[in-house]
Amino acid sequence: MSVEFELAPGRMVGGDHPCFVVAEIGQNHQGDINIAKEMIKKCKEAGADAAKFQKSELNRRFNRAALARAYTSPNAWGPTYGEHKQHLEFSHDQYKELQAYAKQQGIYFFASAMDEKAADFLVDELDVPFVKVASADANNLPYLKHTASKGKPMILSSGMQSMGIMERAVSTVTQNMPGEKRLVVMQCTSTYPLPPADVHLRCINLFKEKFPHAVIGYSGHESGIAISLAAVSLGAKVVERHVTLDKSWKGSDHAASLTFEELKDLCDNIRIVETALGKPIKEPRPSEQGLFKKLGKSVVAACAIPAGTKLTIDHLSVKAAEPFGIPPDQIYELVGQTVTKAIEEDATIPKEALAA
Ligand SMILES: CC(=O)N[C@H](C=O)[C@@H](O)[C@H](O)[C@H](O)COP(=O)(O)O
Ligand SMILES: C=C(OP(=O)(O)O)C(=O)O
Repeated sequence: MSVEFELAPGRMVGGDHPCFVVAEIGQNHQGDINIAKEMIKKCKEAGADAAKFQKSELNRRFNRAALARAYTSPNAWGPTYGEHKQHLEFSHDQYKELQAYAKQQGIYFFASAMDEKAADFLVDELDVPFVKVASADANNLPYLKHTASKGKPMILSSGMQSMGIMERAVSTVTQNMPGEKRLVVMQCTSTYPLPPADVHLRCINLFKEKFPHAVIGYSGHESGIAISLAAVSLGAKVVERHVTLDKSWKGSDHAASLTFEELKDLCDNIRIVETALGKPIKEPRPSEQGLFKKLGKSVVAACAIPAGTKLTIDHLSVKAAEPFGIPPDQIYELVGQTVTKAIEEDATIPKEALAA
């Protein structure tokens, strides 16, 4: 049985538990708390398990020069990167309001902690059920130690990182997390939008092999839902996708996000794929019985067979027959047996016509 643990109160992940779907609102709320709330509501309606944000304490996350850097992108909300990021950053009180709103909507609420101070706020003040480590922090060893030591389950993303770095990140987290090691490792490529050739879903299998004590997931930045569904069929037990109210809005992530209709489609189809994965046991299924009776084949008489005939292979043929008879995989066992009554050419060989 693969690893499983309680990611959030009442919600197990891994093993045979349903894939945990994270709707990443991120900064697609445009800095407007009402848009953020509308998005949380829509995440719930679409069937996602959690609504996610990105929490930064900007002076901790960026140095002064990075904050002062001119940001001339059409996606900029201010002349410098710091002012741009400040516009998209909710205050602690706003976070509390959003958390309460999510609780009221009945959806888990969490955020990626973009720096140590953000992790302190999310865990120590908001008491989020688990913490997400964004790709840019997967090689940030002091941050990983600090965050893991809080003892919350963690989701660790892997964009922009090598396997060697991910091995270090996982061992840092597991060494510093007290108690049960509750860790999800996400395959991720940090390209927006992500071309299929850069997705590398096979890393899901690699992570399963290298991190047998972690649950493996997928954080996607591609267009559409096909690749995320394929990730689930390869064993991703947590899937995270950005969501937007409008792909054409200003902002770096909208174009690579799912609309809420697409999110619903993803959630619905994940459940279908999970059901379809079934068990690695090959046997006829009860639902196949009708077709099997209609088109499944039986042993019939290749010619008229008089009573007392000792059967050779030349007496026998295989057809879809009425009534249903002896399955053709048993045809060679009939050779050498004697029929106790005459059988017409083309008729099903009746079991009771064979001598014991
Ligand atoms: C790697 C990482 O953190 N990526 C995040 C999560 O996917 C993104 O949402 C970035 O915050 C976003 O693309 C940044 O855009 P800008 O620089 O315009 O604020
Ligand atoms: C950047 C993030 O996610 P990822 O690295 O998984 O794309 C995030 O969660 O803030």
